Amino acid sequence: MTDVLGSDEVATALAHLAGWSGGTDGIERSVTAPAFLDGIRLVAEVAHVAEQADHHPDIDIRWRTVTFRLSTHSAGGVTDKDITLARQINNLIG
Ligand SMILES: C[C@H](O)[C@H](O)[C@H]1CNC2=NC(N)=NC(=O)C2=N1
Repeated sequence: MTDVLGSDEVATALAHLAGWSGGTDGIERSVTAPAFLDGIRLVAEVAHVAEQADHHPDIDIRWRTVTFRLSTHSAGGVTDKDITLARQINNLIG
């Protein structure tokens, strides 16, 4: 069982995660790709990383803008798993 992070811990993690916002309920980042299919490609790349981690973001696709939302459902909040996946998503966004 992974421990949920408190508000100070989430805030500290967000300070080191470019583009992400949120709080103890969840964190999110939106990215606008150059074109719709670029956004879809990013979603596919994130899907592979998520599957490997067995940790899956909620994903919202609106034309070129993709929003990733992360929380750990089983823990009822944000955990280190979310912070790690957010970092991996940032690496894919570049
Ligand atoms: C059994 C498996 O580890 C769980 O169902 C995983 C799958 N992906 C998950 N993803 C997220 N975001 N939260 C979870 O609690 C979660 N649980």
